[in-house]
Amino acid sequence: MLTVSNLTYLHENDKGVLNINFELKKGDHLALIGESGCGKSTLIKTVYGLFDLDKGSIKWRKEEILGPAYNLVPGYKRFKHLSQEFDLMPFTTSEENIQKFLSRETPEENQRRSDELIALFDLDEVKHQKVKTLSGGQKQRVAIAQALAKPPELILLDEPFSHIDQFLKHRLRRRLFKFLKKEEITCIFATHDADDVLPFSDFTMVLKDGKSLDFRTTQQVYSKPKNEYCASLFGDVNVIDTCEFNLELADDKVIIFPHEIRVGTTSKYQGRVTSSYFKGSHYLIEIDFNSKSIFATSTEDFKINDNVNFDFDWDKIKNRLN
Ligand SMILES: Nc1ncnc2c1ncn2[C@@H]1O[C@H](COP(=O)(O)OP(=O)(O)OP(=O)(O)O)[C@@H](O)[C@H]1O
Repeated sequence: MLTVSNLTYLHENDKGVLNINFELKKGDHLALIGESGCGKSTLIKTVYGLFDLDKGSIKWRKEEILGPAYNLVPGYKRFKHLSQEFDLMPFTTSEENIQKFLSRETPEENQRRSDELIALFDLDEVKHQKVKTLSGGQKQRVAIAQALAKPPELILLDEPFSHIDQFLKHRLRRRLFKFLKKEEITCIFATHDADDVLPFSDFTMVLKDGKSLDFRTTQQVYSKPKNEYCASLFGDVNVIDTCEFNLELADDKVIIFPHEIRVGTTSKYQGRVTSSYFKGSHYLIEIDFNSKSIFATSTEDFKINDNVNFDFDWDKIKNRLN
């Protein structure tokens, strides 16, 4: 349905996105991840039709998405773009902001849709409040609800939860992505948060310096990371030299997650604890081994300079890599 081919768009300073290719079907969710400035927002805006491409094409079904040179009002009509700036009407209420974009056949249907979105995003308490008086997180929720008032075929969300506190965020993102799946709305979202990516995206694209380093299913991108940069977007990782540990693997280096390292008294290798971070359900410990850092998870807390034994959990690692 969405076909992006060889898309290149560069800003005046020659930064932007280069040679991007991907396809999505109706209802697919794609997460865009990568370090700050890698091109996530530029890609989102370009797909929406806010920029004229330097090269390549974007097609929704068979229709070509064209930039401002071809459209009086930039932005493709069947898409919705939720920018980091929200674009709400400040002097009207939350409810009016949502209702302005409704397009149901009867006033009753419009009211039902508006009530559904207000409930979905926990906006009941502020529905009669003017937008200019809302907090950043409340504005962001109104903006998401507004974007869904008239269901778009594709929604482009640029860091949709950046202003929302952790407490609400978990609940809201579960509801949002469930709602998008139910309505079969295709979604592309940019995020810095691995917790947005893993449970809620079918596909993930890793961007660096405007280029796509990986575009596969989210499970594949996580399980078989192309390199340290791709893996580290999901958390701390170890790049292990296979020779140093006499590991019989085809590659010189292998990426191993901290939870794939077992810590215990009888384990094979010994190192020294240099840091221990409390993570709630476990500790993340940093081990000095031959002057290199190894990250491992442990249910037991360690003190700095404690000796610690560790080994690789080959069952887990092979299971992931196979
Ligand atoms: N309007 C613009 N004019 C010139 N350069 C721009 C413009 N917008 C973005 N850039 C540059 O293009 C590159 C990509 O920016 P972009 O905003 O797409 O990155 P991003 O991955 O969304 O970053 P972040 O995660 O910090 O939001 C950056 O180097 C940025 O400075």
